Amino acid sequence: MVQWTPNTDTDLPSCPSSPPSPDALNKLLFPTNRELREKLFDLLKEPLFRRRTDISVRQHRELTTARIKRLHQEGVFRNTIALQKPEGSRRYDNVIAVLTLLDHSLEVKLGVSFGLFGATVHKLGSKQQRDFWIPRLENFEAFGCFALTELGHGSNVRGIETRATYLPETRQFEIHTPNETAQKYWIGGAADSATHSVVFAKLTIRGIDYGIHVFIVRLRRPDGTIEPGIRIADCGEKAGLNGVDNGRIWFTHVRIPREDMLSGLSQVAPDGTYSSSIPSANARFGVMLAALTGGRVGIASNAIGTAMLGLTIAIRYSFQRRAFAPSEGSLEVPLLFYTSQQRQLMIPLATSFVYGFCARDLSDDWYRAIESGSVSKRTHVVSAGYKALFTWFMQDALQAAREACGGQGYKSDNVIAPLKADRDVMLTFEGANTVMMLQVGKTLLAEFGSATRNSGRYDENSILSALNAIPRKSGSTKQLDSAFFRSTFLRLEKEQVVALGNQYSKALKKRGGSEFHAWNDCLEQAEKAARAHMCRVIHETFECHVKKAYEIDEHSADALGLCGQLWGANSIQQNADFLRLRCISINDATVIAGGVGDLCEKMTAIAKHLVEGIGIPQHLLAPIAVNYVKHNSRARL
Ligand SMILES: Cc1cc2nc3c(=O)[nH]c(=O)nc-3n(C[C@H](O)[C@H](O)[C@H](O)COP(=O)(O)OP(=O)(O)OC[C@H]3O[C@@H](n4cnc5c(N)ncnc54)[C@H](O)[C@@H]3O)c2cc1C
Repeated sequence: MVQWTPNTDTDLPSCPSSPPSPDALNKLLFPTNRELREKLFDLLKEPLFRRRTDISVRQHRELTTARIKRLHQEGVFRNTIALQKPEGSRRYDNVIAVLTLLDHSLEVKLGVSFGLFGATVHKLGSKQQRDFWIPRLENFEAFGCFALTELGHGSNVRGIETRATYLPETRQFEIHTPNETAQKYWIGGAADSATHSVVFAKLTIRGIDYGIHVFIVRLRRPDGTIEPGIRIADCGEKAGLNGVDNGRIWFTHVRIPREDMLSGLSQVAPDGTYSSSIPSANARFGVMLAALTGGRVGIASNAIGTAMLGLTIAIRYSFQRRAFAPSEGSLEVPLLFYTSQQRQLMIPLATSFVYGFCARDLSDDWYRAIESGSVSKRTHVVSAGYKALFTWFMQDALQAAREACGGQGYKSDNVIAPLKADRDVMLTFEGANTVMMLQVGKTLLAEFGSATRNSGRYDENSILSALNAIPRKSGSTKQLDSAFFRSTFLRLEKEQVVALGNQYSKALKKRGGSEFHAWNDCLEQAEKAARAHMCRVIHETFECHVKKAYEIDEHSADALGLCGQLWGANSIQQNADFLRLRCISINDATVIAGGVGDLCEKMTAIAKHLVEGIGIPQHLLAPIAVNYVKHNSRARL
């Protein structure tokens, strides 16, 4: 466990007599693969893994490749994806959760090959294809990329134009880029390194369009030369993530064998006869994109790890750094003395704990989905919602952490500022955040429609079934207890979903029955409904974790309870709709406003234990998190 003693100060809120145990908190946060995590943390002490912000794009790419080789040499990836079982995925996710603390490029480059290429083959490939490809990825005999996005179509995946035409006479598919907007764009690993790609293309057989299917295409030969008919260009320097070689790909009548269409669900017989175990083209389309759900689960989780890293640095600095004294000649006070600094850092710290447990819960759901082979509506909705909310939160938390460190926060070697630039893309790739929230909103609208046709009652299996029995205002605002939050969040969710349903019906009439235009009139309300739904889901999920924590360590559970209260109170305070839609009274609002400050003070009193519980070792932090004066001493200039 990482031991850390901040400069204790009588000016700071005093620590309770029974603070949470960092060790217990760490075990609650990271219950599995603990030995592997420790081994990796040790490995990352090697000079090869020293943080670098002073290198060119080319050097960053080479460094990323060298680091992957070193990790592979140490057997870090053994028994991860090749197991094709939940324990392998869990192991892999633990590896990534550690690597993400060092370098986003390292995590993404691996994620594209293992998580996107690998997961697509796992989900859509036949047994033979899975058994051939997945061990080869784990052993780095092949390095995969994921070619879905095109210049003309990103969020609108259905619009992609790349063609895969079956040629019965040669028993081959011909992959072709028909125009400039169909060039594959942003493809991670394509510019320099990937040997193969899963390519998403519209399948045509004898002039009939069967919709999007996935094909394995070799991009490079073992000597690195690009296959004939394939043209690749580099996407060039980006705002961050420069260790990943994103590329653009054009295919000119590239022939591949019939066997290289992923054929677990749909097949093309040698004579060109098409068959699929999923007859509906719509349902097939959803399944084709299954790997993206797994990607979103990982992004949600890693966003919280990143936020925790930035907050750990800022909080440790805020304990050491002093500014202003209460009287002339007396000692200046540490930054965390200031209630504004407490608010700026304690609200995101509490939120990161709440979201961290929720992200883990989602990963567990995802492992179950992998095993059962089917992804539930709940998992789909929650992964989209968490991906958006947690990455938005991550950027806000990093900004708060950056500002909390003043000028030092702006220095690259203090980690937070480059972290922010590097991770920004997480708000866009694998589904732009707004589009993700609208997907949640659209599902809520559909559930509302079904309930309306069923005398207003939601089906037992509906993700909105909790709205069937909303408790009257319960619990105590003063105590900010769980019952109060539950009833308040449920009431807002109900109001926002009903408002969405009503607004949509009116818009439909106004727009002469055009669903497309009516939906566009409701986007703001759809996002509000999605946020309200996710807020209730997060509260419900986190409460279960707090209850379980009481069986393990009472003081840690108390600390988690405090995090939940601060997150909940702040969520209400930040959203005027709670008051506007009468989910709380003016009196409640006043109590909550005062409560947030008190909770921030209580959090500050145990902040050291919480940060220690996150457990990021010193060599992965920033100099200002350790001793900013020593780091800047003359000898080091
Ligand atoms: C660094 C990087 C790496 C990437 N790696 C890969 C990769 O390896 N493989 C791959 O296939 N792709 C990759 N992508 C592509 C990425 O997934 C897309 O950029 C993303 O899906 C968004 O698509 P777009 O860029 O075309 O944006 P657009 O779809 O043009 O969206 C732009 C804006 O319009 C809004 N918008 C779009 N549609 C709607 C709508 N219906 N309703 C409301 N608002 C809407 C969005 O919210 C967004 O704010 C990568 C992207 C980047 C930047």
